[in-house]
Amino acid sequence: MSNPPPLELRAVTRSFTTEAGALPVLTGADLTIQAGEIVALVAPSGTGKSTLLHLAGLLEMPDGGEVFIEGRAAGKLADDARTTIRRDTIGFVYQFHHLLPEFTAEENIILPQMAAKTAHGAATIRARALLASFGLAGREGHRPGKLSGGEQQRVAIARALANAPRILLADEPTGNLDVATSARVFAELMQAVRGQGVAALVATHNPELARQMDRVVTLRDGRVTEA
Ligand SMILES: Nc1ncnc2c1ncn2[C@@H]1O[C@H](COP(=O)(O)OP(=O)(O)OP(=O)(O)O)[C@@H](O)[C@H]1O
Repeated sequence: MSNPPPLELRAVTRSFTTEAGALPVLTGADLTIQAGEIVALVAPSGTGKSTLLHLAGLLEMPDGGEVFIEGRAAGKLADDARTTIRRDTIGFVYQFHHLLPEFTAEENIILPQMAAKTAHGAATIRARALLASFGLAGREGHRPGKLSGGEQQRVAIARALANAPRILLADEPTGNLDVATSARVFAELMQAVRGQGVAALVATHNPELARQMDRVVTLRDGRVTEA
C-alpha cells in the first residue's frame, strides 16, 4: 500500500468575523502535496495564503473540511497530538525570522528540542551541520543582532529544518530580503529541501522563485486552483 500524502486539505473552509460581517476566505480549498514535492502558492494579497498555511500547519482549525497530515485527520486529534505533529513533522519559515535576540544562532535552532527535553547533544550536532550547510560555520555563537538580514533568515530556515520535518510551510520566506540575497537564500532553501522527500508549500509574491518550484497553485474565490 502506498503511503498517504504528507499533506492534504479537503474542502477546507474558513471565514473571519469582521465589523462588516462574515468574511469568507477559504470556501472549499483542496490541496494535496506529495512527498518530495515543492509547491508554490502565488496569489494576490488578502486572498488567504497565510490562512491556508496556518490551517495546513495546524496552527488554526478550519470551520469545515479536513486537514490530513500523513493520512491522519487533524480535526479528530486531541490538542496535544496536534502539538506533537507540529513539533515533529512540520517546519515553519516566516517572512520575518522571529529569532530570539538574547539567544545565539545555535540556541535559537535547538530551543524547541531543549523545551521538549529531547537529546541535547544530537540536536546541537545537527544544528551545527545545518548552520554550516547555510554558510554559517563558525557563527553558531553569534546572537541575531550580529548577523545580517540574510544570515538571520538562514538561521530561521535552519531552525525550521532542525526537526527533519516531512512537511515544510513557508510564508514569504525571503520576502524581507533584497533581491540578490533573496535569490541566494531561496536557492539554499531549495537545495536543503530537494531530495529530502519533504512536502513543501511556499507562499511567495515572487514569480522568479515560484518558477523554481515543481508546481504553482493560486487561490481563486477561496479555492486552490492550478496557476
Ligand atoms: N484573524 C483574522 N480576523 C479577521 N480577518 C482576518 C484574520 N486573519 C486574516 N483575515 C483576513 O482574511 C483575508 C486573508 O488574509 P491572509 O492573511 O490569509 O491573506 P494573504 O493572502 O496571506 O495576504 P498577504 O499576501 O497580504 O500576506 C484578509 O482579508 C485578512 O484581512
